Amino acid sequence: MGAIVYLSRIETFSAAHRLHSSSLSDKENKEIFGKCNNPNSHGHNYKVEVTVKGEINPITGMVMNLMDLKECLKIAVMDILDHKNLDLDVEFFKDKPSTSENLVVLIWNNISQKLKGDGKLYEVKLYETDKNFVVYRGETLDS
Ligand SMILES: Nc1nc2c(c(=O)[nH]1)N=C([C@H](O)[C@H](O)COP(=O)(O)OP(=O)(O)OP(=O)(O)O)CN2
Ligand SMILES: [Zn+2]
Repeated sequence: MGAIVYLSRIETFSAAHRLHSSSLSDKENKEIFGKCNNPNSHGHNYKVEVTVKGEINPITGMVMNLMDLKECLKIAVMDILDHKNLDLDVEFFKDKPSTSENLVVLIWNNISQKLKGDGKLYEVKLYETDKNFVVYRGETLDS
C-alpha cells in the first residue's frame, strides 16, 4: 500500500465586493452586514490554499504534478476571480451574498470540474483577510 500525501498550493487574487442579500430589506441588509453593505464596494486580497490528496506515483514520485495544479488554479480560480467585482462579474453571485463561505464553495466546485489526474481534491482554505478564513472539504449535511 502506498503512502497517502497531501499536496498544497497557494494563490492570491484581488477582488471587490459588497455584502448584500436581495432577500432582505435595505434596513435588514444594513443591520446584518454593517459597513460591508456600503453600496461602494470594498476589496480584499484573498489567499486561497488548495490541497489535493493521493498516493505517490512510484515512477514520478508525485501525487500530482504541481505544474498541472498551477494550471488548474489559473483556469478555475484566477481567470474567474482575479481583479473582478464578485457581485457584478461572477454569475454565481447573482442570487447570493459574496461571503467567504459562498466563495469557497464556488472555488471548490470550479476546481473539482477542472482537476485532472490522480490527485483528489481534499480541502480549499480561503483567507479573506489576515484574520478571517474559511475551510471547505466538499461536505454537505447529507454527505
Ligand atoms: N461570516 C462572514 N462574515 C463576514 C464576512 C464573510 O465573508 N463571512 N465578510 C465580511 C466582510 O466582507 C469583511 O471580510 C470584513 O472585513 P474586516 O472587518 O475589515 O476584516 P477584519 O476582521 O480582518 O478586520 P479588523 O481589522 O479586525 O477590523 C464581514 N463579515
Ligand atoms: Zn469584504
